[in-house]
Amino acid sequence: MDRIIIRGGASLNGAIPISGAKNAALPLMTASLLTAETLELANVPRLADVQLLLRILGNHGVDHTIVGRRPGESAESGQTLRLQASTIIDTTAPYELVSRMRASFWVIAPLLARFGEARVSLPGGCAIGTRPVDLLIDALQALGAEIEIDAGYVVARAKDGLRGARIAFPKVTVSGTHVAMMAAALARGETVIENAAREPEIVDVADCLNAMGAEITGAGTPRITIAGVTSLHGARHAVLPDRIETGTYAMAVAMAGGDVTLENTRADLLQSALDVVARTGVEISQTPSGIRVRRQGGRLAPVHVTTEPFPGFATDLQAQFMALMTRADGISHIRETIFENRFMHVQELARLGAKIRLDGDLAIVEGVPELRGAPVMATDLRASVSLVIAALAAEGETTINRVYHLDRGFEALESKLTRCGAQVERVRA
Ligand SMILES: CC(=O)N[C@H]1[C@@H](OP(=O)(O)OP(=O)(O)OC[C@H]2O[C@@H](n3ccc(=O)[nH]c3=O)[C@H](O)[C@@H]2O)O[C@H](CO)[C@@H](O)[C@@H]1O
Ligand SMILES: C=C(OP(=O)(O)O)C(=O)O
Repeated sequence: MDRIIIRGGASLNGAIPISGAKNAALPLMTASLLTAETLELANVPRLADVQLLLRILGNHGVDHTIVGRRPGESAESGQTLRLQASTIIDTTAPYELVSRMRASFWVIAPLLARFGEARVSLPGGCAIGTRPVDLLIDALQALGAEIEIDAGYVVARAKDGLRGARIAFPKVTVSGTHVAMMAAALARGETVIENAAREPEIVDVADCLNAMGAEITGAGTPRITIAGVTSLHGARHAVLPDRIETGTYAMAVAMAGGDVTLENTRADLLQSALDVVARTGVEISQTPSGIRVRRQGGRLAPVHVTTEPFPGFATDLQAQFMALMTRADGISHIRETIFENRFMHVQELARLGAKIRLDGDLAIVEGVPELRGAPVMATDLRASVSLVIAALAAEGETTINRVYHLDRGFEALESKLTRCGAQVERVRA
């Protein structure tokens, strides 16, 4: 297994291009199952999760081509995928593939909506909690699907098609909202989703579905209305910038110090996180080419945060912010309200000298003046990158093992950081 070795201490200076959002690219790719025509997606990040979803879609019979790099495009500028689901050979999504990634479960919605049946293994994904799919099943049942669980598979049928319904989620769920929106796009009649997730990735998927002929209004608000249509057509859509990658690099610069412009991204996608980083004493400003993050010495101020659904502080940035707070001048409280087991990075950060105490969903971080490099182990995607952030400011060398987690969600991490002056090296197994 590959390892990443980081020599801490260098500040970061220059520019980092931000990739397309993993968490939009994945549901957008599953939306290709909703039409027999070609869906062309631009700005798709080169990630292990994207490759895995291509395999899952291929298993259903979806053809894909990767459009060659255009003149002037760098290896970091994302790829364009053409997906065509004209002939579906299998509506089963097998355990071997789906168990490796949460979002792959979402193929259940387009398969059911277009073909009236789907058999999809219960999902996997980052080990950050139990991550049930009960609300997704409830939503599909509300739309008229018959569902049974058989040997670890969710078997869904709607032989006469789905019909519009009112779906009121008891808690905000990104997966539930994606699934309900995709299924309702091809249902008969109107669907109203109440307490919908408002994440930018939901808006991106709704925009793409509308470009394909769907009639969706209200995405980005807690109430989404979908007037079902009988079929969807091909479209071209560019994946929105990755707000989690943006926030991660903002925190990396805050940790290491320096002056970096994050390019091809938008502050409005992560305003609450940028506000929190600014409160630590880091300068954040918008420039014509992106978001400039600047820190010139001095200790960071401690800031308390609580993770919340969008537009609140994202759970996917919690580990990275905790890494940052390990070097703050005082105590910060970090409360995780979305996932019940998303503190796996705590024990690894402790190996670098961090002082963190856990009390239920609360992490109490006592900032220390210095971290020291050590061997550590990546446990999930965002936990892994929190170790990268800590290592950038640690004395000496940190070796991060199990970096396949990082490859799920961070495109060209080593080259983006080394170009800005960090000493990061991948040792291939
Ligand atoms: C691929 C992708 O986009 N993943 C993101 C998505 O995950 P994901 O879509 O899985 O997260 P959800 O928003 O659905 O989950 C939120 C909460 O609802 C619970 N829940 C969810 C569904 C369900 O049927 N029952 C249930 O109880 C979950 O366990 C969790 O506690 O949103 C999360 C919250 O912003 C992010 O951390 C993930 O990076
Ligand atoms: C938790 C994440 O991914 P997934 O939902 O695919 O496990 C993530 O992107 O941080």
